[in-house]
Amino acid sequence: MVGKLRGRRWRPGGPSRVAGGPERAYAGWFIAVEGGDGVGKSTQISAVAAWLRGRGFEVVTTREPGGTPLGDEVRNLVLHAREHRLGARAEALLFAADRADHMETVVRPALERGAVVLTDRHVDSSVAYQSGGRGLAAEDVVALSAFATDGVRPDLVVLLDLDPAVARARREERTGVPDKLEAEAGDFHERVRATFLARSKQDPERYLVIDANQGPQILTGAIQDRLDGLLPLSAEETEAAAKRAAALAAAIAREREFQQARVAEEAEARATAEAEDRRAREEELAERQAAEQERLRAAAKERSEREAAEQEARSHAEAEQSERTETQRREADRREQELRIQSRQDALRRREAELAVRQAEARAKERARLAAAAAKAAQEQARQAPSLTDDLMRLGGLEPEESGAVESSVVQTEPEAGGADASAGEGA
Ligand SMILES: Nc1ncnc2c1ncn2[C@@H]1O[C@H](COP(=O)(O)OP(=O)(O)O)[C@@H](O)[C@H]1O
Ligand SMILES: Cc1cn([C@H]2C[C@H](O)[C@@H](COP(=O)(O)OP(=O)(O)O)O2)c(=O)[nH]c1=O
Repeated sequence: MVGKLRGRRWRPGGPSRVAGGPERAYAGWFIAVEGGDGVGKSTQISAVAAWLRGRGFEVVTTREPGGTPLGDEVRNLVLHAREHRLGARAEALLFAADRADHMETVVRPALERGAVVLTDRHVDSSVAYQSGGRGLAAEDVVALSAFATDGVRPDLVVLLDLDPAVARARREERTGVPDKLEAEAGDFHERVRATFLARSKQDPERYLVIDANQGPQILTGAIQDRLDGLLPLSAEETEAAAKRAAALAAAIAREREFQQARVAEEAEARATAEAEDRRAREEELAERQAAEQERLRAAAKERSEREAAEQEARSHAEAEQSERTETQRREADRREQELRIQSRQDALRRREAELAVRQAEARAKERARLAAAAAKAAQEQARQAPSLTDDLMRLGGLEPEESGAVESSVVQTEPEAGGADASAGEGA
């Protein structure tokens, strides 16, 4: 009934965060939240919309049916008009009519503006309810929806999957009268759920299927994670990121300047310290050299003094030695002189002794001569007269009575000469 729909490519959209992904047909992002009645779709839409707005995105939240005045009419007709029972096809057409009007007047303009459109239900609901629930051919429902959307498809379908019984319990807590579809029997909703899941498996890249039997914040977190990977930065985020990048670059530049200044300061401090160290070392070296020179000077002085003292001591010793030698020489001279004197005295004594001997010998000879002369005279006298003899004896110094003694003394001159020799020998 509906011919092959012409896919129309819109002008290229904004930046895509999917590297190498397909060219985008519009600037905005189209997110459909799907699932059975009461699974928590509107709760998540409002949480995610608040989060996206907080990030600076323009967010349009809408729903099918009912996002437009026509949608409200359709909604009323389809869900609440009890006076006329719609057939499945009419119901499908009405939902498609609502969708076409919704896309035309709300979704596409918003996508062209670059907004993020969050819609509560879209094509998958038609397939799940009109095909899965009512039994229409899925391809017919899909083709009808494609005609209504003019080829625009959600960038992401978030399917909140929940046991219909649990969803019904949640619904019953809500105020309001159940609509005609909510009022359908349990197996109807089981088929709807199964059809949703089957659809998600046909194109898993475009679906985020979440077990909706978890707390709302957990579900929101899961959706945020997926959108974080799908959506680019908002203009506000880009600007903030640019500001942060600029601030970071400025901080890096400041840090670099600071580091360069620090490096320069450190280099200067190092150079100063090195110069100081070098100067200290040079001073220490100079001090050591001065001390060494002083030590050498003191040592030289000490050596010189020691050598002078030694020289003096040597000179003194030499002088003493010389004095001793002189003394010894003088002593030797003195002894020699004494010896010479002694020798001369000895010689003198010997000469005296010899002289004495010779005098004694001379006297003895004289006495002997005199004695001999006396004897001769005596003999003469005797021959002439005794008186003459006595006179001769008196001439010889002898008393006449000693005539015998004269003879004896002449005889004893020899021993006297020997005694003189003996005393001369002792004097030598
Ligand atoms: N994750 C959740 N767990 C429990 N209750 C929830 C959860 N999300 C929503 N609800 C409640 O369930 C009911 C249906 O939620 P709603 O968001 O209106 O569902 P839907 O839009 O799918 O019909 C509301 O009373 C809501 O407070
Ligand atoms: C959009 C759409 C909705 N429906 C049904 C599903 C819902 O029961 C009803 C919309 O009711 P609604 O109150 O908006 O949904 P919910 O109960 O999840 O808050 O319309 C279809 O059958 N086909 C469609 O194409």
